[in-house]
Amino acid sequence: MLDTLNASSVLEVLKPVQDPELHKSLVELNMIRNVKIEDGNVSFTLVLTTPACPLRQFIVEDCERAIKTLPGVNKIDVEVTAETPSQKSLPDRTGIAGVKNIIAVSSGKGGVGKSSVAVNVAVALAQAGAKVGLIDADIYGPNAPTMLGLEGVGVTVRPGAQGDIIEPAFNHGVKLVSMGFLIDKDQPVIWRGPMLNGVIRQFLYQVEWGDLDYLIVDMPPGTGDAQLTMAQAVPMAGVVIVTTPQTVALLDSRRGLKMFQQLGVPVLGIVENMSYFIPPDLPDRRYDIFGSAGGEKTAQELNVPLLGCVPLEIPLREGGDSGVPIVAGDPDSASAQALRAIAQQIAAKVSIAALT
Ligand SMILES: Nc1ncnc2c1ncn2[C@@H]1O[C@H](COP(=O)(O)OP(=O)(O)OP(=O)(O)O)[C@@H](O)[C@H]1O
Repeated sequence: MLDTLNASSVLEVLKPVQDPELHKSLVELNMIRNVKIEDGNVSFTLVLTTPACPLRQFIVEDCERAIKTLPGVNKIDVEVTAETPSQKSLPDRTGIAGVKNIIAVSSGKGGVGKSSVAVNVAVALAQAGAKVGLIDADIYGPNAPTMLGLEGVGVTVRPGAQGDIIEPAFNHGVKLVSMGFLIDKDQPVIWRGPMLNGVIRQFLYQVEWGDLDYLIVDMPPGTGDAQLTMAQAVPMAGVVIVTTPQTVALLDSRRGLKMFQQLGVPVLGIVENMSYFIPPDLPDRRYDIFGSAGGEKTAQELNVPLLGCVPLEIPLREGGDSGVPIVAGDPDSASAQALRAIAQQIAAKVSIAALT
């Protein structure tokens, strides 16, 4: 049978080709579809489990290599698409209709770059072709609107059958709602806390999110009420913990991580931000401003993956201030590359968890 070129021989030679992360046959996972043969030209659709698949090229090449073992192959055309699976549902928590995966970004301590990571991961996933929403639930520093170029834009609220419906703001491919749209900047922080639980629920269930592959939630720092509300209200695909290599930040992030583990929220991994600094005018120098390898050590100790390390770079801060996230404004910079790879890691881990 393998000495002729037809749709079934193509499927047959593709059977041993595995998804490198799920360790299962692409054919058995129904990731190979629409196989067509015309005058020795083989075409098919490869349906990945996330548009941000880090191993996309690798999988395509594996398929091409397998198909070339058949006789009479002239050309191979692979159309790559993706269908992101939905996270597993939990009996005691209500998901959001149309939203496949909710991912929290958290940190034990403020100022470690949690919002910068959340915003850039959201934009990187959107750039890869995913449908992405972002909830900025950080009452103390709701800076996602500024970082996404949406400061002063606000949201539209209209009456719906079951209360008000918020239409999210949109920029860089990401739908956004933020505490910053609702609170007065001069309002003392102490008054914001009590609003928080109600607002988080509103942001989850009363926003016109539409269909989303990923809803990223930029959490307030620490391990307070907001984290509890979130973790208990919705089923979460997982949480990403942002830290710096510094010991204090590490201790705090450990506490945060334990809390999520106790609440049954999978910890997808740790992002080490501000890992090192390479002066633009002295590219051979590297300064470990906040110490080194802290994220790696914590990840090992706590037995969770290190998703990546983001260097300190001036354009990352400037991009945040000017509303053009670094993955959009300077995609080739070291920090943008690290953030894109982190987004891919997150997407891959979420898909694996949904499918296994
Ligand atoms: N890798 C980096 N390189 C340069 N600047 C960075 C980096 N990460 C974050 N920053 C800057 O540090 C500041 C704090 O970052 P960010 O607001 O993302 O932190 P946060 O943890 O969300 O803080 P908060 O707790 O106040 O919400 C911002 O001005 C941001 O632009």
